[in-house]
Amino acid sequence: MVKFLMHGCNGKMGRMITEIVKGEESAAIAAGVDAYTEVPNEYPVFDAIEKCDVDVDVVIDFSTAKAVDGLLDYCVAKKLPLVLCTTGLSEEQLKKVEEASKEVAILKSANMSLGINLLLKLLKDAAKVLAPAGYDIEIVERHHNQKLDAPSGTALALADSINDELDNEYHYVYDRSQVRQKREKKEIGISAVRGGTIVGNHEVIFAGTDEVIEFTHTAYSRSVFAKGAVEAGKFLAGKAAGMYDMGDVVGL
Ligand SMILES: NC(=O)C1=CN([C@@H]2O[C@H](COP(=O)(O)OP(=O)(O)OC[C@H]3O[C@@H](n4cnc5c(N)ncnc54)[C@H](O)[C@@H]3O)[C@@H](O)[C@H]2O)C=CC1
Ligand SMILES: O=C(O)C1=N[C@H](C(=O)O)C[C@H](O)C1
Repeated sequence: MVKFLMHGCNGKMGRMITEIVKGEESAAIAAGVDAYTEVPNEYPVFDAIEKCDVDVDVVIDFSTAKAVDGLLDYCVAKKLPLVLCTTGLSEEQLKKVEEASKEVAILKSANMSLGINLLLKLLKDAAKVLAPAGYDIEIVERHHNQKLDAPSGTALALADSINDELDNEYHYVYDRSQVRQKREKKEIGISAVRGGTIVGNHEVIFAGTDEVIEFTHTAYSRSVFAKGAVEAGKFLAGKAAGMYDMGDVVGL
């Protein structure tokens, strides 16, 4: 039985994971951490990670970027593997994640769904053919009106996957309103839409002359992320220090 610490347990994702783990025979949530503790929980919940003294095997995190520094310190101190799903981390925090991965196993993924992780691979083939043929690349993401970060971590991961394939020669453009000039060839435009309860929608557009190819992924429920996170948690238990991704879990 793999014992999880659910960091951000009372948020939208934390609550979804709590439900999904109830149907698991090989995993359980042994404790939670959340800044908001005014709701009943079926496991002990602490309002700060430093206060958690429950013995666990893996930490699953869906919280907020502000909480990630303390989380990394805790995982390193306790030698705990970490499934890091919070998005919107600063450059400094991303460096801290790399440093921490020298001490403990860290699986960092902006999107735990199978579909997006497959798309990260498919886009490399598309980019290899379409970018040299002059196709412009644009990404549009849509999320609910409670989301704090923009663009989404997934949009950035999709852009990075394409750019890696193109020798990192492309730069990202987030806002066209401040300059009056045509788009450059080697840019990836990234646009964010926020509204209602949209769970997550990502479109990658390759626009050529008289031809457009679009790849679209739509999450209709947070369960696709939650199921991926639980599988990732089971996978990471007992793993050696280092950086892992969802490709390692789903065999891509
Ligand atoms: N990698 C993936 O597949 C996905 C990643 N996310 C990311 O996960 C994060 C959380 O998403 P949601 O659950 O939708 O947000 P949410 O706002 O519903 O939940 C976040 C929870 O973290 C708690 N929190 C705040 N400060 C804390 C602290 N210092 N320590 C512990 N908990 C604290 C909040 O009280 C809240 O309950 C976001 O960054 C989001 O972008 C969301 C969905 C999928
Ligand atoms: O905040 C969300 O809701 C989501 N965040 C992730 C991101 O920023 O990419 C993943 C998913 O799209 C939902």
